[in-house]
Amino acid sequence: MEAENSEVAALVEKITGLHAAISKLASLSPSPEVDALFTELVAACVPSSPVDVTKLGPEAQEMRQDLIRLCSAAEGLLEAHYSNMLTALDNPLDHLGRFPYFDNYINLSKLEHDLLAGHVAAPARVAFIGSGPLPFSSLFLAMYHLPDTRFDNYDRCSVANGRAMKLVGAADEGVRARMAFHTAEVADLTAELGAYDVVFLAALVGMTSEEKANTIAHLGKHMADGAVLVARSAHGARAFLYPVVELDDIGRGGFQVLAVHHPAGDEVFNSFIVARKQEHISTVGTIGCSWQHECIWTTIEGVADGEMSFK
Ligand SMILES: C[S@@+](CC[C@H](N)C(=O)[O-])C[C@H]1O[C@@H](n2cnc3c(N)ncnc32)[C@H](O)[C@@H]1O
Repeated sequence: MEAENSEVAALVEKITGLHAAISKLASLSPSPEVDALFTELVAACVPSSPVDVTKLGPEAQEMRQDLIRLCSAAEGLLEAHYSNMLTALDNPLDHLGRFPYFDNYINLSKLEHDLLAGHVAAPARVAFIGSGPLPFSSLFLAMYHLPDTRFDNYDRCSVANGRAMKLVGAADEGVRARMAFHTAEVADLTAELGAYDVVFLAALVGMTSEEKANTIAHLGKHMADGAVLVARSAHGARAFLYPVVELDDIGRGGFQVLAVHHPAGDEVFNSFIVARKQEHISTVGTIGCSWQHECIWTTIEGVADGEMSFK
């Protein structure tokens, strides 16, 4: 226990130092200095770690919240920079690998699809909320995993949507025709949410657990019964980079948790939760799973569909 505490203390000290350096940057736009600091931050947060951010002191909590805000702004600028760079090339889709976190999105969209496939065979309509200027998540699902699905991408930033449409405009007709973009704040979406078989909630929509909870409650109010939510979250030290979605908030939002995936290794940064909209709010609890594995949750009244699967 002693060793674990000192490991956590050393990690928090390192991240605090990186937060201080990032906070001093004149701009968060990509540059050798910005790239170096964020590469060091990701390298510090990705390895598995015993850190539990809910147990941080108030000062470290405040630092973490500000760091998530800085990471969100930097990610938006990084995606805009690469979206501009890629769409200036001939055949942009042949060069997507130039984006530094390309592999993360290739692996993440495959993981999300494979876990989703066990609960939604062939979704006709999918919404991706928080698609950004580089909509890799929905683009890779459309290109590689869901050839007949229509995707509605929502982002509150019209400039991000403009960039995204330009990039997707370079895709082949079969993909282009199935990808639509809408400028909207998630809180303003209501009846339209009832049309989707699956709704993805991007990691950076909602900066705090409270904002995430409110957004999930809003989605629960308007999504169709039986529809599936895929909410991106964070675990361990990665919770210094992204907000955490609390499983209780998924349940309170009217969803039953079907699976939780915390990626081990460094092939994917984001955790994600797959949950089904219930006609009534059921109380859910775990039948036990270790953090490296996906696990199937059960309602207290009975066993949820599907087996406990540990890889
Ligand atoms: C930078 S992108 C990152 C998405 C990432 N590429 C992915 O696939 O998860 C996050 C986007 O979420 C959008 N966003 C943040 N909060 C939002 C909200 N409340 N409603 C709609 N869009 C939002 C931002 O405008 C931003 O473009």
